[in-house]
Amino acid sequence: MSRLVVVSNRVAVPGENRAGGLAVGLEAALGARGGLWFGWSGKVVREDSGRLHEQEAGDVKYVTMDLNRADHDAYYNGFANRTLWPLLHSRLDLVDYARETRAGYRRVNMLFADRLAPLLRDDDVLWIHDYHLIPLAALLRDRGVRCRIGFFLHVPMPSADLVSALPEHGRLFGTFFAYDLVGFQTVRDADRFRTYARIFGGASVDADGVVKLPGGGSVAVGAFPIGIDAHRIAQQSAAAINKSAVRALRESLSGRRLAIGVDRLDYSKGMPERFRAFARFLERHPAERGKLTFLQIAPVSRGDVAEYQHLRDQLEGIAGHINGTHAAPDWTPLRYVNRNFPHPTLTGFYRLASVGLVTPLRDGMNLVAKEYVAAQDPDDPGVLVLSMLAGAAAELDAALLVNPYDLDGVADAIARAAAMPLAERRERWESMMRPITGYDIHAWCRAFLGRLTGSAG
Ligand SMILES: O=P(O)(O)OC[C@H]1O[C@H](O[C@H]2O[C@H](CO)[C@@H](O)[C@H](O)[C@H]2O)[C@H](O)[C@@H](O)[C@@H]1O
Ligand SMILES: O=c1ccn([C@@H]2O[C@H](COP(=O)(O)OP(=O)(O)O)[C@@H](O)[C@H]2O)c(=O)[nH]1
Repeated sequence: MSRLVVVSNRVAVPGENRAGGLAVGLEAALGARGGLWFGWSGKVVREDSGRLHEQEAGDVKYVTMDLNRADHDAYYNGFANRTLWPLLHSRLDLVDYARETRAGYRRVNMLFADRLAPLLRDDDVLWIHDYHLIPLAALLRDRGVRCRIGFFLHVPMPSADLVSALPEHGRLFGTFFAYDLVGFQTVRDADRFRTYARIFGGASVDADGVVKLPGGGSVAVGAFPIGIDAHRIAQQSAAAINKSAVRALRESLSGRRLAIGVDRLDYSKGMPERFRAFARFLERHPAERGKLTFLQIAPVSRGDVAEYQHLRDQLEGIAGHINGTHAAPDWTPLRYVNRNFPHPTLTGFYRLASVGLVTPLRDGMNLVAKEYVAAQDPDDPGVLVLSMLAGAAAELDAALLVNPYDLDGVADAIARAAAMPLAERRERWESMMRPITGYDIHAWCRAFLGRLTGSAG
């Protein structure tokens, strides 16, 4: 079997515990197969960017690269997270059009290519991840790299019209055509990419959905919805009930039911709208006051970026207002916690919650939705309230699907979830578990790599 080389900005180096679905997913996939994982070290240094660090754990070798402040600001805080992230999440109002950050993004991608190329062999299979590294295959090809190269976009692919709002979009999005395979979270994302390739790349699309480029050459395109390690999460959540943090949470509820939200503090996750929808639930269903406590876990993310700082301020204001308005001397309706929790603890929290609230305004997949379901007690499962604008909604259509902008709709879904009879809860849970266990993180990895290498997978 060829060596697998995975490249992503975020690397889950052993011992690191940081929220984010990409790292969680790749950790499970690489851990099972072994290989090399290359990416940013997570360190911002004073000296020049580019110093490499190596370590090994099990069959995985980690090679990570430091970035200095200027590069990190332009590439990660700048073009990746202030230009591409809002663009790809359909937030044109938040897109930063600065040219300097674009140059920094290209500079860092070139540095990735310079450092990675000498480590590669012709028979490697190279799998590059996410919007931070779109041009990397083209830059590696310039450096003589000949192995198969695939790319997976973890975030949504917006419509061609939306992409065209990015100045010189063709220079960046045209570099997708250097890959052998480009994968997306949903069929609709893949179709939007094909449409972009036809309109702006002059490409045609054959009956198998392969993009045929005008100058010859082709790019295979497919939908590969990322999964979770469902079996592990089910085991962890059953065991987590004995963890002190989980026991403490259960005792603190004094017999009340729990609704839970778990998200990086990111404007794509729809937390202000979710908080308001919870308040609307208390107003529209007054008999429910005091019976359901909402715990929102929201670890700070991309805290150097102004839009994320603004969101944090905004959420503190809304949370304070909701508790000021609705709390009773013996009940706080909303608990808002800016802390990152290790996975085993989170799975115990999920299992305690009768309602899982996953209401992003736009999300590539949303692994929390799948984790919440996998962590439930099969004999007494909770109910997932899920945004129809999350990639996960394509598979989890037995959730209570909501429009996250429709506060009354979300409020009523919370009420329905909290009151749902056991038989319906079980039926919905079993239906959601079928895709979650049938197409888990290992199947995702096999499906993508099977297509990339032309094997059955
Ligand atoms: O690396 P960070 O800047 O700290 O951000 C964390 C990750 O956020 C995004 O995750 C996406 O990937 C998930 C797994 O496929 C998916 O479920 C979710 O919908 C996406 O938002 C980002 O795309 C990653 O690159 C980041 O590492
Ligand atoms: O305190 C936390 C909060 C979140 N997560 C994990 O971070 C990932 C978030 O992935 P998701 O796809 O939902 O969204 P992303 O953050 O990647 O946009 C999930 O595996 C969560 O369990 C975590 O480990 N600790």
